[in-house]
Amino acid sequence: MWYHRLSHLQSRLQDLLKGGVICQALPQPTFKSLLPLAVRWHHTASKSLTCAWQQHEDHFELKYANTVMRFDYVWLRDHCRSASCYNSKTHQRSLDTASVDLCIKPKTIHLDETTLFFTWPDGHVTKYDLNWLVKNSYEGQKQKVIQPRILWNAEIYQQAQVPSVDCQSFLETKEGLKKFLQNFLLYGIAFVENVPPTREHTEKLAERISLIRETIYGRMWYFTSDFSRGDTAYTKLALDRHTDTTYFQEPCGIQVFHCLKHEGTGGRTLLVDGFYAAQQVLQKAPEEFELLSKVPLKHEYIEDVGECHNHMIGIGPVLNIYPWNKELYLIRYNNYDRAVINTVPYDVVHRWYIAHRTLTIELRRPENEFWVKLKPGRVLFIDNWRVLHGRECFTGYRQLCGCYLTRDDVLNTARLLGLQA
Ligand SMILES: C[N+](C)(C)CCCC[C@H](N)C(=O)O
Ligand SMILES: O=C(O)CCC(=O)C(=O)O
Ligand SMILES: [Fe+2]
Repeated sequence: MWYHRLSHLQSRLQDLLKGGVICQALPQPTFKSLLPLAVRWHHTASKSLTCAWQQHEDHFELKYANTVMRFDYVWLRDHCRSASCYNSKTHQRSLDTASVDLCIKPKTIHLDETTLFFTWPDGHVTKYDLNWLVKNSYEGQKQKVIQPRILWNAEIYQQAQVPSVDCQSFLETKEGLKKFLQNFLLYGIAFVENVPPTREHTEKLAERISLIRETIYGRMWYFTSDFSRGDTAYTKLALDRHTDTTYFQEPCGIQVFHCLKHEGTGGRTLLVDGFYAAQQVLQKAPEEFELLSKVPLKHEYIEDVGECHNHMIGIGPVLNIYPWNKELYLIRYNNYDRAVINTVPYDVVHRWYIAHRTLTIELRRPENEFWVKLKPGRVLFIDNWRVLHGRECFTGYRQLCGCYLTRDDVLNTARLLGLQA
């Protein structure tokens, strides 16, 4: 009985997935093809800018600018930019999408120069500029990356001779800030030079590009190897490459490091481009890359030291990719903080360990390691969603200050300066 009900539910679900909402079929799709627009609309336009469109029973097909696009009719109604549907001042939708008939189809479609007009059954007219459609279609978007990057190993990074930005130019000029952000977005790391070695100045730099993300470690943190917290960062031990705060549901976007003092030996910082390593895995073993992007993992931080009592858990795969273009946007890699794996059965676990090993081998290749000694006055910004950091063990007194930044707000600043982010 129970089984019967379950399979009944499953078949209902399958019906829904197939398109359980039954729409009335149009007798025949109407096909209209137009003469090359190039003649009419731009003498500089190439001959390839011809437009052809076809009204299918359940979607609209458009060929324009070498792109074949397919649009759902509800989508076309939903994205209407008319004054009653869209507030162009605030860029917000006024239309209640739930009021759109899921079986909606345009009554008429026509093209005038570069604008398509859809007249809906209730008489409402939606206008679309052809270039807007190309830019905003799935097919157009799929060919684009959300964020352009230059993946690097030590040699690539050093050869690129990425310039550091001077503190004053960073704080006081748009050009300095833009140059810094451009490099930061491309490489996932960037330096600011000649910064007075104080907590306050480090904070000022951070606030120039983002909002400081206050965490269980505080707003600005300031640490020595004093064992004040229940984490190996607060010791003199070496730390293998990792990303931070993997045990947050959303790991911190950016990490800022400023070494204010070091009287002793060792303590160099290790940087590894996690996306470069992941790219190698994708090329060598695509099915392992896929597994690393699918298996959800827990990371955990349990602390019970002095006044500090914390228990954080973050869940997500090692590699996080956008499903529509497979672009990698976040790597969550910290073998110290990885918690018990209990989200997948044993056979998947074994395949996951193999994939994790492949990635680890790439991350550990000496040619992928970029080592720097942090010095007072030189502030390092690390994209904690992409670049792994580690440190060599050290002796003596070492003071490190810094903070985390919210990633959204760094990208916000970058976009306002005209950068693609
Ligand atoms: C000291 N500081 C606040 C920078 C980081 C401490 C966090 C260390 C932790 N194991 C992690 O990787 O998230
Ligand atoms: O001490 C260092 O250089 C970095 C330690 C570390 O990994 C961290 O604070 O996140
Ligand atoms: Fe760390």
